[in-house]
Amino acid sequence: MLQTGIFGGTFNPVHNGHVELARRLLAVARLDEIWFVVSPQNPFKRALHLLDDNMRLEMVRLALENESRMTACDYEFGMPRPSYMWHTLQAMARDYPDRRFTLLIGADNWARFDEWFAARDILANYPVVVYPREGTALDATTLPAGVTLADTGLVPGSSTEVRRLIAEGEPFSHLVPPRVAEFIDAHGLYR
Ligand SMILES: Nc1ncnc2c1ncn2[C@@H]1O[C@H](COP(=O)(O)OP(=O)(O)OP(=O)(O)O)[C@@H](O)[C@H]1O
Ligand SMILES: O=C(O)c1ccc[n+]([C@@H]2O[C@H](COP(=O)([O-])O)[C@@H](O)[C@H]2O)c1
Repeated sequence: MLQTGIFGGTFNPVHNGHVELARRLLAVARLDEIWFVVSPQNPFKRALHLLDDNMRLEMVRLALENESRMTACDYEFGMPRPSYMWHTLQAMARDYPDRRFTLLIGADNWARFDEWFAARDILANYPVVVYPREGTALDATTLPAGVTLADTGLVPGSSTEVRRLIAEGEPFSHLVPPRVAEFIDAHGLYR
């Protein structure tokens, strides 16, 4: 069985922090691969200001070009919206019986996990790995059974910061992979 980590995100846009985290998670969570599942719409976020799905996916593809164990995944593009992770995991488990899926969640998302659709079913059926994020406190002693804390350390970066710098005309290319910076410039995104 291949151990596959599901790294779901809006990726608007993908940044260096995402890739660095995935590198560390591959090592500490003992995964064979990580799929970056681009979410057409996070149930908690408003669709407003959200860049086109295919452009966000393309940037993830570009960001992962040299990462042999990471894949850009458009699985949720063909599913009803908003994208509920429970439905995604169940459908993937059916479609890929040779893989065992582990859900990877940042501390900021974990803080509201009890509001996720079918949160208890997710916990009962899939291993969950939570990783720390700057600005969100995480108490490892309160994690339920089946949920582990990955010791990735804190990794800087946020898509909000990337979008803000671009909108203000400030340099941003140090925060994203080079091919992603080229794509953003070529298409005039986030200005
Ligand atoms: N620097 C980081 N450290 C830890 N986790 C991160 C970091 N950046 C993103 N994540 C996590 O990656 C997942 C996908 O991230 P997402 O695409 O929402 O990026 P983001 O930087 O949080 O975006 P935004 O600033 O637009 O909210 C989320 O679970 C988020 O917690
Ligand atoms: O399934 C849910 O109810 C649910 C609620 C909030 C967030 N999510 C997922 O969490 C992942 C992280 O989202 P984001 O926007 O913080 O990158 C992404 O895959 C979302 O679809 C899922």
